[in-house]
Amino acid sequence: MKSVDAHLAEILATVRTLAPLELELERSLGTTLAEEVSSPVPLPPFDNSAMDGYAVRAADLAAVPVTLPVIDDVAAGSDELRAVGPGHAVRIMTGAPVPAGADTVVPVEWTDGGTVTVTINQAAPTGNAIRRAGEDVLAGEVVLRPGTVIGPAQLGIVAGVGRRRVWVRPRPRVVVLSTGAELVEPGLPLGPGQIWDSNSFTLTAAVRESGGDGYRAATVGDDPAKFLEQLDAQLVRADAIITSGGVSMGAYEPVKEALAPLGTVRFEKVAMQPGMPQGFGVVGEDQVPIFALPGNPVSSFVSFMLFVRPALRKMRGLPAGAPETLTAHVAGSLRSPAGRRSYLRGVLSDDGTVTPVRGQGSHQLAALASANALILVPEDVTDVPAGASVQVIRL
Ligand SMILES: Nc1nc2c(c(=O)[nH]1)N[C@H]1C(S)=C(S)[C@@H](COP(=O)(O)OP(=O)(O)OC[C@H]3O[C@@H](n4cnc5c(N)ncnc54)[C@H](O)[C@@H]3O)O[C@H]1N2
Ligand code: MOO
Repeated sequence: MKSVDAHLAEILATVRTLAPLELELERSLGTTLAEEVSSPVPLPPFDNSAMDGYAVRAADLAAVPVTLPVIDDVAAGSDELRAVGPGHAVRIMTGAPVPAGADTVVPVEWTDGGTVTVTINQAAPTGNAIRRAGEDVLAGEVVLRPGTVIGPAQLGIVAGVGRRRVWVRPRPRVVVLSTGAELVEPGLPLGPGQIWDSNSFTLTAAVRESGGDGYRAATVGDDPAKFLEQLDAQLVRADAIITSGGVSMGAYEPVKEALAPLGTVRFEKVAMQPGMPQGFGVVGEDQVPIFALPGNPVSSFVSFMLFVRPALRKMRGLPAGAPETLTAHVAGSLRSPAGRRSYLRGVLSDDGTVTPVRGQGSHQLAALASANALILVPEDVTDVPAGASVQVIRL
């Protein structure tokens, strides 16, 4: 059987990093920066007040209280400024430019708040409450480097340096396609032998959480021709495709039956539990990667975490590899099939213990939903005693 590591290595060698494109700022959240962003001007662009108060000369505050005439009023955005001469005060608001001549700002709380004259009760040292030009960013300084993921604050600084559009690697568009004649759309009544489709919801959400844009395509039954039709229709808008179901050894395996003859998608057994049957390859003119995941709900989710998530990172232009693990102590004993790496579901506590959840079957989605970690049991280990040290992946 193929090892988990070999399967991931093949996937990462096949998927390509998406080409950069220029996007409106509003559409750039969650994308990866593909250029160096620098500021054309210093930030702040001019010396300005950090507080509401009075701009004065510090030398005039040698003996307080002192009363000074208020010769002007400047708000943020003011552009016609009167210089502050000796013995003068200008009422100033937060963010307003500091007028020439003034070298300190006295907060309004230290004064009587006058508008014709002001009595200042407490002296402020030179430079008090003044934010200097370039204190945040110098003119020409790089504020973001390529490879940075654009979150709210990063989007903010791009706007803050005056940019409206930005070169980024986009969020991968991933179409999720469930197969199975037994599947019914949640919200509709179940007939005999039917179950509600959960995988397409889990996988679409997992794509979003992994920095992609997930699209749920309509479920297809067990007909390989219908599956190919649906796949064809979806390919135009996809950077990657995920399917669930139809990859094992049964009589009706539409994904395997449709894709195996193409010769570009391989169906194999990977030495893991859950998630043993896996399909991966490329389809269509553009060689779009396709992940044919097993239908069991826990199997498809675990497969996503181990194989699709790292692939999405590579597509986004981020460092990609096996999920990070941390060491924990297992609260109960565990069993694992020989020759397969197990990913058992557990609850990881703050004290570093991980408790296996009840219900470790590949179909037990409720048990998965109660877990926050996967517990790894290596291929050559079949029994793990309670208290043993294990590697876990946070979910
Ligand atoms: N003779 C063998 N049988 C099976 C093998 C094997 O090696 N030999 N492997 C088993 C393993 S392991 C897995 S995993 C599954 C994989 O099966 P498929 O990928 O072909 O998936 P299906 O048969 O379509 O479904 C399996 C299971 O999952 C349920 N399912 C499917 N899609 C959804 C969905 N969208 N939402 C919720 N549940 C779904 C489906 O009803 C089945 O119960 O094969 C084993 N068999
Ligand atoms: O490998 Mo299957 O994924 O056990 O249910």
